[in-house]
Amino acid sequence: MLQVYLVRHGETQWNVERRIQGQSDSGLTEKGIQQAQQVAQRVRHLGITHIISSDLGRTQQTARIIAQAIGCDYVVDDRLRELDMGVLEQRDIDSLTEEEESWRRRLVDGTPDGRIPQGESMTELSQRMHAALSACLELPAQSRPLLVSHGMALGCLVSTILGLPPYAERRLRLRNCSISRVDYQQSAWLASGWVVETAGDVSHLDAPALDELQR
Ligand SMILES: O=C(O)[C@@H](CO)OP(=O)(O)O
Repeated sequence: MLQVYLVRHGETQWNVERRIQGQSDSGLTEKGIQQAQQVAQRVRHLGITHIISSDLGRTQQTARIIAQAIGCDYVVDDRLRELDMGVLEQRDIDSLTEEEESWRRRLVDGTPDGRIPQGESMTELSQRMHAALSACLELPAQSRPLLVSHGMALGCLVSTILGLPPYAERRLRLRNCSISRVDYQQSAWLASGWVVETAGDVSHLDAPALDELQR
């Protein structure tokens, strides 16, 4: 049975400052670097064979720390990027005008094709995240991949595997450097396809990030 580990990147400067990143970027904080090292400690005996990271800087920084610690290369896949949040990227969450807040709400309340101007819809996010996950099925037998991605992107993936809409990601707390796991099983009796084994585990972290608690 293919087991795929899903890791959100470590805490970033903008996570702390409550600025919207999307496909814009900011670097890991000291705490974010430490979180990535703790993920590496946690997964070092799990037999990870491939690390596949979103191409954004914060995920690659996290992937590099894990890869170096467990002695495995990493590759990038731009389908694992965070949702494109269009014109609101780089903005302070608390500074949005009423109109801007209404764009954000349309994105997360299930409005069909809701998106921030110049941004991406949750359906589009879901489709590319599932395509990236499905690519793991093409890896050699006995592979055990670890994907490094983002809060909304991974939340959307896990939610839709559970049969929930993509915007149900808001009901999942996937903190920085949390580990989730999804397995691909074929069973006549149990569910066939992807199943969620764990979501948002932070038991390996000394200091879980506060950002999701503030959202
Ligand atoms: O883009 C962002 O600001 C957040 C949203 O959840 O995503 P992440 O920090 O996981 O990249």
